[in-house]
Amino acid sequence: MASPSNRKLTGLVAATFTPLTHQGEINLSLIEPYIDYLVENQGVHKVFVNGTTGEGLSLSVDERKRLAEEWCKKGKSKLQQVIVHVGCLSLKDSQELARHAAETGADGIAVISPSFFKPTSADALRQFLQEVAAAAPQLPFYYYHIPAMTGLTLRASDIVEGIEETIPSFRGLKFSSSDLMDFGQCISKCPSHWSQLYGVDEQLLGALVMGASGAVGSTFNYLGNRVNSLLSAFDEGDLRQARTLQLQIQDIISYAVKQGFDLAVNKQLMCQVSGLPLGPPRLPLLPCPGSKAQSIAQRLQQVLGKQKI
Ligand SMILES: CC(=O)N[C@H](C=O)[C@@H](O)[C@H](O)[C@H](O)CO
Ligand SMILES: CC(=O)C(=O)O
Repeated sequence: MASPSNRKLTGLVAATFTPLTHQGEINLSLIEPYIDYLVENQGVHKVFVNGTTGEGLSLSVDERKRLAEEWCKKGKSKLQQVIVHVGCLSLKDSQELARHAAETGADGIAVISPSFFKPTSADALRQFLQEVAAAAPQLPFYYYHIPAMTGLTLRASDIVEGIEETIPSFRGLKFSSSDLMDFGQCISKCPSHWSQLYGVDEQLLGALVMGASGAVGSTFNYLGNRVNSLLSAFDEGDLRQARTLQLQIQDIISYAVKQGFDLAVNKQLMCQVSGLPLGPPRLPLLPCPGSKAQSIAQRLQQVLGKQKI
């Protein structure tokens, strides 16, 4: 991983799952094979760790540090960028994780809004983000907007407005909401050197049309190649092909949603497709029955056809 400051984060970024043992402990021994799988089988070279998909908010600060260290260490020669999510309910914990990410050699940090005591104004959230960013001022800083999980009613475009005045390391946002008008407003209000990363995989194409510079998502763990093809088709101006690929992805996700698609199902699906024993999710999430993930994996195979997934 080269000097992070001047490398804009673009393209495909997989939000990784956290490998756990059946006893519920983090399983660091799987990180390296996981990286190999992403690079060799999915064409994924950038990761976003300890986020929603990684159950970051369900992990202890110590576990998050050990995971960040392992991803950075094993990814050093194999991945292009490792972004570490350091958002917590406690500002102090977030600052500790931000400092640790800098020491560990992460390529950037991202922060979600606290969601128990929620900020009541864009300014309150900006102040929180500023204090976290100040703990690792040399690292590119991304705001992670995911209102369905945080319960936040603030608009991302209001949050990022003028944010570089107080956070000089601010480099963009990861936007996980279907509100494309708010996303469009982020793009029109933000400098072009910022990354506008979209996080609703089922409608990525809409966000690309709006001006997204990349995507961070959970499904890229097993749909990486297909989404890379979508990004290339879009870049080449082949909208028909980009749409065909997006509709395939929608078919798979909507089938999964009908089966009750949650993090547990998603993680089990990844185990099934990759063969990596990533283990169960952590409580309060309950493990998903293998049969459910198997039926989604079959649908995925059908839709993707014989092409390598
Ligand atoms: C709530 C959640 O985990 N969102 C992910 C990223 O933000 C997405 O990658 C979704 O998992 C994906 O779009 C499937 O709905
Ligand atoms: C999708 C994403 O960014 C996450 O799981 O955190």
